[in-house]
Formats: sequence, structure tokens, C-alpha cells
Amino acid sequence: MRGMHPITLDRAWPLHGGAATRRLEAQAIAAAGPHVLMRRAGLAAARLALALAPHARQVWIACGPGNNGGDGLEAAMHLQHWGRQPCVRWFGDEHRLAPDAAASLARARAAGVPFTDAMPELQPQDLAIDALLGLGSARPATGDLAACIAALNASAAPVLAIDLPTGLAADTGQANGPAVQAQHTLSLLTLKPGLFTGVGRDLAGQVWFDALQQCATAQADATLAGPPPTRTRAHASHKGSYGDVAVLGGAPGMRGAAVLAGSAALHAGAGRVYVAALDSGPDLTTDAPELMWRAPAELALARLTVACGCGGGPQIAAWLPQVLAEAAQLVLDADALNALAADEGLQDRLRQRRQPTVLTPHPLEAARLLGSSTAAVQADRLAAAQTLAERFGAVVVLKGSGTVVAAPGQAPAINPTGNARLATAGTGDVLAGFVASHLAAGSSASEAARHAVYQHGALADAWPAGQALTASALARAAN
Ligand SMILES: NC(=O)C1=CN([C@@H]2O[C@H](COP(=O)(O)OP(=O)(O)OC[C@H]3O[C@@H](n4cnc5c(N)ncnc54)[C@H](OP(=O)(O)O)[C@@H]3O)[C@@H](O)[C@H]2O)[C@@H](O)CC1
Ligand SMILES: [K+]
Repeated sequence: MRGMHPITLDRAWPLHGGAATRRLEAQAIAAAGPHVLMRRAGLAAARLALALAPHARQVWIACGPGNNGGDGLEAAMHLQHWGRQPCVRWFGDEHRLAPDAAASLARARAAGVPFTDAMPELQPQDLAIDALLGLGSARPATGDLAACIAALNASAAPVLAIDLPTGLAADTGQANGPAVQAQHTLSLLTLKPGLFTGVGRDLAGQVWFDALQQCATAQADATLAGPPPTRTRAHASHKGSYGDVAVLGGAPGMRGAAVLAGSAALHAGAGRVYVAALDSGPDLTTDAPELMWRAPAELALARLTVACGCGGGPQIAAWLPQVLAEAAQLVLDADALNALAADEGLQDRLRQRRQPTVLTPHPLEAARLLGSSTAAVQADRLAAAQTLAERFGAVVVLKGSGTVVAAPGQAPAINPTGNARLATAGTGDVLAGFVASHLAAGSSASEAARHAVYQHGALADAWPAGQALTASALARAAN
């Protein structure tokens, strides 16, 4: 793909981590010659700067000691040529400079770019460029560098980060020290997974991409998921064509969770939805009379897509051996995942299952399944999801900002939709219902998970600003 593009949600995008990007960079430099890529990178950054801040009186460019700083120096040189007023804060050591960055420093000086240690007072129409650190960020920033990051974050002007917001890890989307909070990020040569998961989505802002005239030949490490294909329903179809979902959960005091999952499955298109509550009280009155209430023992598991866990409490554990052995297709959520984490015998049964299975843990549930901690899961969400998928032979949906969908033997996908409004009770039950609905309609486990997660997030993204997002309304909004 040539030229610069904003990352849009209408297609999938390949993602390459630091190691793959370094290999591509070496190949590209071998083919194009020294300094060519950095010149292209700086030109792309300068063009984007102009487009983002056409009325800027000043563009302040914070340049670090490596090649990321070199990109910034190139951008400064172009802005200077175009009659703008760039001003550079440079952190390098001339005696330790890489050749490309040294060449760009010489060019910026020759162009008459002003250098200063003090940050000018920027106005909202101005622009700050973060060219401090990119792929080579190796440790938490301290001292003057940390102060510069703080100044960028406090600036009244928007911040454009080159390649990565400084401090953000390209592979994991984590920051283990001070990090730049950008409004825009121009990712160069490849798109990095860390821009789209963990804290990456918050730090990167709008992501732009310039391949620097290279085609990424390396296999992608992950994918930024695109929208699911739209499927029209054949006129000659009936409720049996779209599959039967059963929700098993709803222990005493938690029946609402089972109803939410059932309602979500129903509205996402399942042909028939049964709710089997573990609470033996009277059927809950809901606004979805289409839900059919059954006793758990009445379910013909071998013919059903089962969403298991939703509000199941500790009681769900007793049902898991039979569900794992018999359910035609299975979504395991919440209490079912906790029961699984606590019982290695159940884990063996899960590994022995041959029917499609999707696990939908949030980071704490994933940590319990892995025997690790939430912090360890969040430190590398892609790896955590992939490890779980391989360990259990199932599709795994690791929820959170930049939800990861992993399947055994496949590169993981990061979901681009969704926002913090989903952080409200019951939305996980709704997601389980969506996944079950797509499984029941005939999608593979991996497709069903990706489709459901994208849809769940897209509904939240389109939610009217002044209207409360509740789980029951989210379930009803599916179509
Ligand atoms: N070569 C090319 O043609 C192209 C390169 N491109 C660009 O290059 C970027 C990668 O460049 P890079 O490898 O030089 O890494 P970069 O992020 O600049 O940092 C390394 C420097 O920072 C230092 N350092 C690290 N952490 C630190 C800390 N916490 N506090 C202080 N210092 C710290 C580290 O020092 P050291 O660890 O060695 O002591 C080293 O000096 C990439 O992201 C893209 O923007 C693209 O435009 C494509 C074309
Ligand atoms: K940067």
C-alpha cells in the first residue's frame, strides 16, 4: 500500500511486532540504500503535521537519541523548508549517534532548524511532535527525558507521535514507565500490535500508517480485525436455520446474568433460546417472552450451543463435566471459567473436547486459568490469550481494551471496536450471548468470536452520547 492512511475500521490490517519490523527494516535498507527510509519517514511525518495543524504558528519537535529522533529531525527540516516554524529539542550524543540519525542531524542543522532546550508555550492550533523514542525504547525514561514526556502531555497543542508514543511497547501495548499520550500516531513501515491493545489505544490516539514504499513480506504477528461479513438471511429459512442456544447459569441472586446472555443471543439472531437457571425459583419475568425456560437437566446438550457460566456461581462446577462432554458447541464465561481454573480434572476434559469451544475471560479470569496474575496477563495480552488457546485447544477471547481473539495455530486478532462505556455490569454476559448466537448460526468458533466482539464494541461506539449504556439495552440493540 502506498502513501499515508488513517487506520479505519472498514478492513483488516496486518500487524508486525518489533522483531519482524526490524527484519523488514534491514531488508528495506539493503534494497533502498542507507538513509532512504528515514528520509521517507521524516517527509511523511512533516506532511501529516501540516495536514493536522495547517494553522500552526509553531511546531515543537522533541527528538531522542536514536533513529526515532532522526525521523523527527527530517520532519523539522521539511517544515523549515516549507516556511513553517519548527523548533527542536534534541537529546542525542553526537559521539554515539547511529549513521542515519547523524545524517539527519546534519541536514536539519544545514536547513537552519532552530534548536532549544526550553519548550515554547504552544497554543491549541500549534503542534508538538514526539520523536523521542520508538522501537528502541529499552527502559523507563528518567530525568530530562521523563520531564520532556510530561511537558508533551501537558501541552495545550495536540501531540503527533512518530512510529510509537514514547514509552509504549510495540509488541504488548504496555508502558512500564512515563509514556507520551498522543492525539495522533504515525506508524512507520509496519503497524505495531501495541498500538491497538492494552494502554496502546489510549496513548496512540488516531493511528496513521505509512509503509515507506515497502510491502510487508513478513508473515503478520497479529491482525487488527475488520468488520464481519454481512450475511443476508435466505427467504426460505426458518428458526431452525439459525440454531438453538441454551444459557446455563443464573444461580440464586444472579438470574439476570443468564437472562442477559439469553436476550443477547436472541437479538443477535439465534433461532431459539433456552434459559436453564441454576436457581430453582419461578421463571424471571423479562421483556423477552421469546426466552424458553427449562430445568438444566432437561437440556439436550448434544444438540445445543451452550453459553455456560453467566451468573452460574459456584454451582456451575457440578454441571461442567456433562457440559464439556456433551455440548455441541460451547461458550464458557465467568463462573464457568473460575470453576475450570480451580479444577485440573475439568481442564483435562476441556482439552479432550473435540467440539467448537470459546472461552471469554477478562484479565483476572485469564490469570486464574494461567496460574499467573492480572498484571502478568496485561503485560502481554497477545501472548496470554495465545497461551490459553494452545493450552486448552479452544478459541480464547481475552477481554479489555483491544480485546484479543486467539485460536490454536493462528495469529491472534485484536478487535478495534469498543470503549470504556462497556465497563458496566452484564456486558460480558451479553458478549457470551452474541458468541453463542453466531456459533449456533454456523460460524466457526474463531469467526463467531471475532464477529461477536466486533459487533459488541461497534454497538458501544455508536451509542448515543446522552443515553446510558446498560447491558440489557446493549443486548436488545443487536441485530
Ligand atoms: N533506520 C531507519 O532507516 C529507520 C528507522 N526508523 C525509526 O527508527 C526507530 C527505531 O530507531 P532506534 O532503533 O534507534 O530506536 P529509538 O526508539 O530511536 O531509541 C534508541 C535510542 O534511545 C536510547 N534509549 C532507549 N530507551 C531509553 C530511555 N528510556 N532513556 C534514554 N535513552 C533511551 C537508546 O540508547 P541505549 O539503550 O543504546 O543506551 C538509543 O540511543 C523507529 O521507531 C522509527 O521511528 C523508521 O523511520 C524506519 C527507517
Ligand atoms: K515516538
